[in-house]
Formats: sequence, C-alpha cells, structure tokens
Amino acid sequence: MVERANRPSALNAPQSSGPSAQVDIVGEGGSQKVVAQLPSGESVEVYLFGATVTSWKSNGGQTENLWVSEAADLTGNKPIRGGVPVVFPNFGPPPATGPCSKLSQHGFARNSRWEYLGKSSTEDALDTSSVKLDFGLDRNGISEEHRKAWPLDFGLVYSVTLSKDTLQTVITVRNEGEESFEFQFLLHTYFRIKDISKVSVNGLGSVEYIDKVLDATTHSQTDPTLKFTGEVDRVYKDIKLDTTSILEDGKPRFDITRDNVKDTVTWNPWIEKAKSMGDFAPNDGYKNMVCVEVGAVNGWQKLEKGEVFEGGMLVKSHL
Ligand SMILES: O=P(O)(O)OC[C@H]1O[C@@H](O)[C@H](O)[C@@H](O)[C@@H]1O
Repeated sequence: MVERANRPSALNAPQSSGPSAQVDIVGEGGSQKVVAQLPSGESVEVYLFGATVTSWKSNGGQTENLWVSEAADLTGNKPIRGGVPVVFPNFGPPPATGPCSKLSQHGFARNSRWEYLGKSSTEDALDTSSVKLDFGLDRNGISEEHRKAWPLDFGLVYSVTLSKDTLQTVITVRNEGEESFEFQFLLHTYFRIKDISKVSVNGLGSVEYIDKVLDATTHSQTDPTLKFTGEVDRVYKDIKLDTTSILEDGKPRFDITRDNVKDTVTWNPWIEKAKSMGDFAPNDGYKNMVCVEVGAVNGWQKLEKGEVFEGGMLVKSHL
C-alpha cells in the first residue's frame, strides 16, 4: 500500500442544522451528469461519462474555473475536451508492450461510463460546508473491447469534493484480482484563464521534465516561472514541492496541491495544434485555457492483489 503524504482532511465536522448542498442528476443517457450546489452558490458538475468534472464555480457561483471546448462531445461518444478528464491506466500513447499496449491514448477511464455512488456533506458552525460526490468504475463497467485489452480486475472510486473556494479530486485504485497490475494516473485539468500571455506557473523551478515538443528530450527548468509563448507539452517528474501555482498578471489564480502524486504535466496546444483538433473550439480557445495536470506518470504504479493506491489534488481558486 502506498503511504499518503498529504491525506486530505476528512469530512468529519460536527453536523449542524443549516442548509445543505443541493445535488441533482440531470440529463439522459451519455449526457447524464451530477450537479451539486452549496447553499452559498458554489457549484460543480460531473458527467458520468468519464466522471469528467466539466464545471466548477467558486465565488458564490460567479467564477467558472474550468475550460470546456465549445465543440466538446457531451453525448458519451468521445472523451470530453475540457474540464477534468481522468487518465487511467495509461498516460499518453499506449506503451509498446504490456497490457496497456492495446489501449488508446490516456486509457479507458475518460471514455467509460462511471456509476454515481452518492453524496456526503457536512456543514459546521463556521460555514465550511462541503459536498463530496463519489463515482465508481470497475471491470464490469468498461466495454468488452477494453476488458479484452486490459484483462485485469480493478476497482476505482473517484471522489469530487466541493468546498467554498476549493475543489478536491481523489482516486482510489484497488487491485481486485489475483495477479499484480501496473498503471498510470493523471487528472488532465483544463484551467480557465483570461489571457495565456499573462499566465505564469510557479513551483516547477529546478525540476526535471520531458519536453514532448522537443522529441521527448529531458531538461531541467532553470527559471522558477514557466510562461507560455508557444506550444507547451512537458512532463515534470518527481516534484519535491507539494504545490504548483497558476498566476495571472502576477497575481495568484489557482494553487494546485498534489496529494500522494509527484508528477505534473503542463500543456497548451497553441495555434496550430488547437486548429488541428476537431473538438477544440473556438480556434483561439488556447488563449483561455492552460492544462496543469497532476498525477503519477513517471514510470508505473504497481499494485499487488488486494492493494490500494490513493492520490489526487486539492485546488484552491483565488477568485
Ligand atoms: O488529445 P488528447 O488525447 O486529449 O491529449 C491532449 C494532450 O494531453 C496531454 O496530457 C499530453 O501531454 C499531450 O501530448 C496531449 O496532446
């Protein structure tokens, strides 16, 4: 079992009789989603397809924190372009060998229908109300084609917790089978920003990364701050600091704290790549998004029979 360095605080505050979060299941078939709203107006939306968070509003519901493409397929036929797709069991193109070799880019979790397992919520006297939504996926929930390609017995529980100015997303992966398996995991978050030319990312200085734009060569970031002036696609490995921050105009916008995972991918497709993606719209949408994706993608996580891995992120919005 992997040890938890930054275990999220449990929802164990004393119950009060104040108003609680409203949770509704809306839509049909592949478009079904769970929508939760706190009494103070903050909200989150999670499609069952991929357990993809597609909206997270803070600031009493006034500020949308996630970017979703105007051309995203929201019918359950294609991974959703935007929000927080869950990448599992492989990150990027499938490896040449092993059980993931027959899967597609970023694995099957983002294009499988998850089950909504229910909510839990707390409110305490200090108005720190939260709502936690749980989603599950196991071997029986994936397609026949994926089951054949990845013939391993697993159970995933993905918990999305909305609080006043934070969103926490944590996955547990359990090996339900007789033999060990290996996986990668990533939360491919598309953060909504006003202007990419004014965005900087802090907390990755001196960290080694693989630059996918430069033929997957390895580099070390000398500058404490990452800025975006062209396509960026980097896999930062084994990061010592817990938190990576996104700043706009030099002011903190998001703090992203890794929870028992050590890697982070930064991605912006920029002009040409954005145009080449059929589900990316508008064409200049790259100016309003930046992906800062936390996960475990440097090598593979191994689970023996019965073992559990738990990891994810806590994001604070400053707006
Ligand atoms: O188009 P997809 O499969 O959603 O992937 C988007 C991007 O996801 C990033 O995580 C990868 O590092 C990029 O290489 C990739 O282009």
